[in-house]
Amino acid sequence: MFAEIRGLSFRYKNSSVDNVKDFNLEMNQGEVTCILGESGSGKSTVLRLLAGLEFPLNGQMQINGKILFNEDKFVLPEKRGIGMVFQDYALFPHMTVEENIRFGLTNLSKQEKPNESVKCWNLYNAKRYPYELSGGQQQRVAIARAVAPKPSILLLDEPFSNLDAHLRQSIREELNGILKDTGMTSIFVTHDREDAKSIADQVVILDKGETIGKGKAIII
Ligand SMILES: Nc1ncnc2c1ncn2[C@@H]1O[C@H](COP(=O)(O)OP(=O)(O)OP(=O)(O)O)[C@@H](O)[C@H]1O
Repeated sequence: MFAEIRGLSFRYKNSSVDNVKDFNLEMNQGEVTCILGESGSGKSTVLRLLAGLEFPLNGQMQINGKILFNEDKFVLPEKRGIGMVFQDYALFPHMTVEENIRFGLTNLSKQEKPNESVKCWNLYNAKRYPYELSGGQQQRVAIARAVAPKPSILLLDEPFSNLDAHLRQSIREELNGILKDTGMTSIFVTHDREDAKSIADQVVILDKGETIGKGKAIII
């Protein structure tokens, strides 16, 4: 199995209940997993835990044989080789498109080449600043920045939620193409069943931190 999460649980400091309970997931390489759930179900918290932005109560995770956390080990976020895309694009406002994308490449060794598939997206916007771009263009840049350094896993937290329905559909298709072309293993968080239907190979449904369903068939 390419990536595996076992028995992951977590509670925020001021919470009286566990916000993530016994979360388990197995992923094959290149597979797109969608975590689906209502607001407050714990979707973003799961991503934060995988990225290393929170410290789990219990559980373990490995990607491609490398342990990211278990009872004895906790790899720091910047050492995990995980890419993230957020709903608010999170581009550096003082950097051009090109500089934003290059920033993501600083961890690549000199011999490694960035993911070619993102190049064509952004060439005509390379010298522009985020404030000169539409929301959809900004989100394309954010995806390109996350994909370019070839992360072992790409995490996407509601990446379309700030886009209107038409744009949502076209960027969904573009993202789908990029994920398939690059063979990137990814976890995608959404509250929208249509996102899950059109992109996911497998679906996990969360409710109050608990997994209440698994498998793509449950949403079709
Ligand atoms: N910093 C925090 N401190 C305490 N509780 C938190 C914190 N962040 C989130 N929570 C709580 O943890 C639970 C899960 O929140 P989370 O943001 O992971 O849900 P979500 O499914 O991603 O929601 P949304 O779709 O609205 O982003 C919620 O009950 C939330 O109130």
